[in-house]
Amino acid sequence: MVAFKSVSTPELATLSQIRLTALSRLAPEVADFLEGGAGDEITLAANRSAFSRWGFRQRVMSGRATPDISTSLLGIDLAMPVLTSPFGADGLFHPDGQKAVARANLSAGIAGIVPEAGTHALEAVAEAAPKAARIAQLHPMGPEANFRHMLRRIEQAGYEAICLTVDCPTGGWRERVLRNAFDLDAGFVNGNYPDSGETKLIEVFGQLFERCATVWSWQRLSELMAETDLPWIAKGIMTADDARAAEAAGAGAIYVSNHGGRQLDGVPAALDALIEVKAEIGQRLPILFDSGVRRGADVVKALALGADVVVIGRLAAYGLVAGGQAGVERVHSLLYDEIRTVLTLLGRGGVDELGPDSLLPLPALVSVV
Ligand SMILES: Cc1cc2nc3c(=O)[nH]c(=O)nc-3n(C[C@H](O)[C@H](O)[C@H](O)COP(=O)(O)O)c2cc1C
Ligand SMILES: O=C(O)C(=O)c1ccccc1
Repeated sequence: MVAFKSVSTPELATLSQIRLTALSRLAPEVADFLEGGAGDEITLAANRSAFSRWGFRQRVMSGRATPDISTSLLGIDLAMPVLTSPFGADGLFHPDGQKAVARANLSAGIAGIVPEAGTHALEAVAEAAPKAARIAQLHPMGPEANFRHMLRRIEQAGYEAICLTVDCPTGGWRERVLRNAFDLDAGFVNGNYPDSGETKLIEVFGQLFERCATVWSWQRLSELMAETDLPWIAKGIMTADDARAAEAAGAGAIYVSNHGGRQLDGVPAALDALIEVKAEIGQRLPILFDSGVRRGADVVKALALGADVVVIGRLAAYGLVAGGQAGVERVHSLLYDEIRTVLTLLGRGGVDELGPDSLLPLPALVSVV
């Protein structure tokens, strides 16, 4: 079996150790920016506790020793049903940021979503690993001309799909950031806007970093996206109604996410929203999922509840801090091995055998002395 094969230093031994290693190496205010959520962090906590409310409905004497976990999304082949999320300000975590993530994705046979608010230009990330940097993310906000221009750049750089983050009409109410008076240097987020500097950045991200004016509509988005042949993914969907609206606007995939609890505090766990969205969308469109995924068993639970692909945000960032490209590769390798171990123990031969009958609700946790 592949499990337990890969060697590593103690700092990178397990996914939870990689997190601790990463947090111990970051300046406290940067660790808070990475770890924190919005408001009272109720949603941040709910994302994690939702996974512990589901247990496995184990079958024995079935399944396979080497379960098949390869899949594809929008024509992109994946060695496992995992993508890296578009986390911006990536240079805070490692100088190579998303370039290192793309290289790690390439060696793991998966792909990543490259952020608009990244430290490196989307062209530079594509160049670092063209076969892995295949989805580019944009914020549907700011001047329309800029959005159009970004669409052209994404097409020209060879990206195959676009991820539109629809849950950021403004930035979340991040109290750890306020408490630390953490001032994110524009240099970490303007990789795509190097010449225009801060002025242009504020114009585009004004609503993220300050607050402003127009919130785009599905109608407007749908018209703009009709100008490209690339399929697009609606990221940040938490209800059946919005899944339907995104589908009607032309989305080629639905991405269930509450932004890792960083936007609207008080929304339910993304895993709970996944159930509602899956019931609405069925097999019509592929479903991506993120928020709170910290280990392979979490990936398996999200797949069983209807996700086609599971996306890792902070988990990838922890790997990046703890070991750059090699750290992210270690995250991928641990996820790969754990997903296969869980499937074998669960008695399922591959990810295509996962469904609601793979899970059972667990009673509330009781601590025993
Ligand atoms: C430091 C950081 C920066 C992020 N930047 C972006 C971004 O620029 N665009 C975006 O769509 N999501 C962004 N996100 C959200 C992630 O893409 C993802 O939805 C979230 O991290 C998932 O939750 P998880 O971290 O619990 O896995 C960011 C998240 C973090 C932690
Ligand atoms: O912090 C975030 O969650 C986020 O979405 C973001 C957006 C732009 C730049 C940096 C982070």
